[in-house]
Amino acid sequence: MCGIVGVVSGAPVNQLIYDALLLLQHRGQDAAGIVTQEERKFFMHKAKGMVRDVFRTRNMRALPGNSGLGQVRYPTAGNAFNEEEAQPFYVNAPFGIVLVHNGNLTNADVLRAELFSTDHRHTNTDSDSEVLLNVFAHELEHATRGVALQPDDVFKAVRAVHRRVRGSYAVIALIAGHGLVAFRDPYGIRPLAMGRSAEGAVVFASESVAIEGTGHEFQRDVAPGEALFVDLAGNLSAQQCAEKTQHFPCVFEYVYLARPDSVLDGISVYQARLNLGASLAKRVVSTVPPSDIDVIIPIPESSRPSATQLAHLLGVPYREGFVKNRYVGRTFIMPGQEVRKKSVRQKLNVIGSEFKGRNVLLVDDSIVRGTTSREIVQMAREAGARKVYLASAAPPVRYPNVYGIDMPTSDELVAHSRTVEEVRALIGCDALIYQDVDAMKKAVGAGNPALSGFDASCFDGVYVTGDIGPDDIARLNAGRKGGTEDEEDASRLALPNAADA
Ligand SMILES: O=P(O)(O)OC[C@H]1O[C@H](OP(=O)(O)OP(=O)(O)O)[C@H](O)[C@@H]1O
Ligand SMILES: NC(=O)CC[C@H](N)C(=O)O
Ligand SMILES: [Mg+2]
Repeated sequence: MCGIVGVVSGAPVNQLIYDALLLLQHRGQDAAGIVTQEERKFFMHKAKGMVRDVFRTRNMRALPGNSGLGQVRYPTAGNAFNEEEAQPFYVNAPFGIVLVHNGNLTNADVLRAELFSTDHRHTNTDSDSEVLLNVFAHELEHATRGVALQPDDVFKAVRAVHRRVRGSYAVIALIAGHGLVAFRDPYGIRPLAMGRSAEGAVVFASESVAIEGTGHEFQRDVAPGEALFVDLAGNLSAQQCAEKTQHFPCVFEYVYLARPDSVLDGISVYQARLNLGASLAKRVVSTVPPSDIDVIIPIPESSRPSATQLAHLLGVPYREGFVKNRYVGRTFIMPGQEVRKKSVRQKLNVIGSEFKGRNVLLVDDSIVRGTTSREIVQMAREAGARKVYLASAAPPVRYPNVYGIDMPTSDELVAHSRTVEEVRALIGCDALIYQDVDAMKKAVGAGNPALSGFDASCFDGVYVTGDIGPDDIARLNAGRKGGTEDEEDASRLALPNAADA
């Protein structure tokens, strides 16, 4: 998941896009970029780093114009360390197009070869988003064939994109001198919503928090397969561009990725996390009697809503036992296992008095590689806890993700091929309680019964696009150049087999 934003306004948009990217920073910490358009000319600045570091005053001054795009990147394809893969991407024909993408294409290799051999287009990075832009550009060229661009041509191009591209994609593109198009894959895996300001500006963003937090009114989500085109005067047209759609948003957005103050596809992220806490409460009482728990402590930040609800329903005091250093980013979305591991200790510190001589139930939203939980359980013991129980508001993460979350291999997942008891022993806690998959889907889905279901592939191994097998997963992983090889080796060494535990 990355964070994307796009806007067409009657006033300069550079500050607005910057503010929206700050509100989406939790979706990508590796690189950031903004492009604006003035008199058919694009102005772009992008670099590795967090939003505040990438954009200095001089960069902001060099982004004039009333329409533009922005992106914060969390790499899931190509090379995490390559600045060239920061977004937006640009092509000069037809018209001049810039594009931002959240998601992950599963047939980028095939498309890259087709682009070269059949479409005669050059891509210069390993990014799947550059491939997506070139497919869209090729199809738009084909749809317009030298005549003035109409919204219908844009929709025709998006229809062709749906036919050629596989995987997950929420996209916003700006076509020079014409307008902005936003579209979502036919399964609606990654989120995308639209809002408006009182002055008539139209904004699209990954999460509602970036729409409302920049002074716009949330209007609606972009439907799966749908494309919306806004011309530079702010006129909007919309069309369903996919032959068949089903709505399977990524359940991990609600578990961890999105901000709790966002509403995605009609579901409040905060409410979903409260519901997950309520359903986790049932699992906890069947494993550990509440009378044996002195205190419930969340692992900051994302587990807080679930932990408060769990404590409330169990009638056990909820206390803050870990203080988060607010200047360290989210560890899960950092590239490379060594840096993630070090960051947990840098990021969280214990309040010793909350642990000393107590039986504590620690709550996290999810346990993925086990980096956080292994450190945290140890820290709780070092602080004098008598018993350390651990509950996860999500089920065991057992399968790789191919739709825009950086979990490319099963080996790195602590729960892959391990029983709950084996994971417990590895993490070193006295009891380990997981949510179950159906309960998770029910808890999150309660907010919108109209959905077809969820992409919960990392929990249940079901890939909603129906075209992903073990060979595809191996191929996609081979194409990743995420951390350094040393970091990857270190991550394997840090995770002994169950037999060694
Ligand atoms: O098992 P792991 O591989 O460690 O991954 C899971 C952990 O990573 C995330 O926290 P993160 O620090 O990224 O963000 P947060 O502050 O939003 O909780 C998540 O909330 C879990 O705590
Ligand atoms: N997390 C994402 O959405 C990543 C977008 C794109 N696949 C990239 O790696 O840049
Ligand atoms: Mg966390």
